[in-house]
Amino acid sequence: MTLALLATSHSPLLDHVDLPADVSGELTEAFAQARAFVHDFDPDVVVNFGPDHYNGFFYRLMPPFCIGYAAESIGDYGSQAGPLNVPEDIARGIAEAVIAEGVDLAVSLDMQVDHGAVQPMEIVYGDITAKPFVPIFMNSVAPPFTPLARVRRLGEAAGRHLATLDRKVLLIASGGLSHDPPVPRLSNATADQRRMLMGEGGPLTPEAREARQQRVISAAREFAAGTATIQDLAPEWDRELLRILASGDLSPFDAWDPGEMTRIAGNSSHEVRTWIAAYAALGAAGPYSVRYSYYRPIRELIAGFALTTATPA
Ligand SMILES: O=C(O)CCc1cccc(O)c1O
Ligand SMILES: [Fe+2]
Repeated sequence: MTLALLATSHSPLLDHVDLPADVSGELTEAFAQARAFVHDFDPDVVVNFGPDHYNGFFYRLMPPFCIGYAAESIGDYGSQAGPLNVPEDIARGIAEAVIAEGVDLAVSLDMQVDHGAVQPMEIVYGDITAKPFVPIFMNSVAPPFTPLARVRRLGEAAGRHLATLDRKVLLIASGGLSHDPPVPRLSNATADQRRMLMGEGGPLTPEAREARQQRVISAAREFAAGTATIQDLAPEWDRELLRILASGDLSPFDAWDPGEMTRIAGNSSHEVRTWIAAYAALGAAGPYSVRYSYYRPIRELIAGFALTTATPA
């Protein structure tokens, strides 16, 4: 019936670092805009494009895309834990439609999601179970990465299908933009990290979880202080991405090379795949307009931080 879109960066550091007053004021305003937009639209269902940071998807078996017919939030960084309210019929309908169009989408009947998937629901509703919620995982941290042309096709196929439903569907994208937080990488992992990346040994112990989170929090403090070794944010790249998304013609992304994305915008810049898929889904239902757009590179959050809303034109 109708689609609307909320795309936002996430950062677990939002609750774990101090922000300059002007930055925190801007974010309060951006989140208020998001809340007003979503409450005004009042969706029947949320279709959520989100990444994962080796909490639900591991190198034991790493799909490019996966949709959950049922899902649970693991609750990292103090995010809300527990089962999500997934409408299985809608999830299955999306999976069947996308696969029928030739985009291979894995399915999970027990998907585990982390802060990267649920933070927008927490910001907007303060409760990850507030609305029926279909999680679509987009691999954004574990190379090799599928081409962006394929991400766009997945979004289009999902959007074409969702536009035929007799429901108000809110598309959420969670991720990006340029950023390079210290997430372990297979290419330079220690033996212990390699086991973690493979998902061996089951869930992290509370101590290991705490150590992992503290490493990211320390990196953020050092990054803000100018002493971190992580890659800098790339505001020009971020602004170009937002410009293309707002233009309604996403075809320029087809020429973006994943290696170049990493080089310019950092190892986690691939989280923008969630934005490209969600905007492609909205665009598949007809022309759209961006209604609100916020951007600021925020080192304290290790994020080129953007938040946009969009509706059919
Ligand atoms: O703990 C992790 O694995 C990464 C945490 C993290 C930090 C900054 C921006 C992000 O998007 C993000 O996800
Ligand atoms: Fe992330």
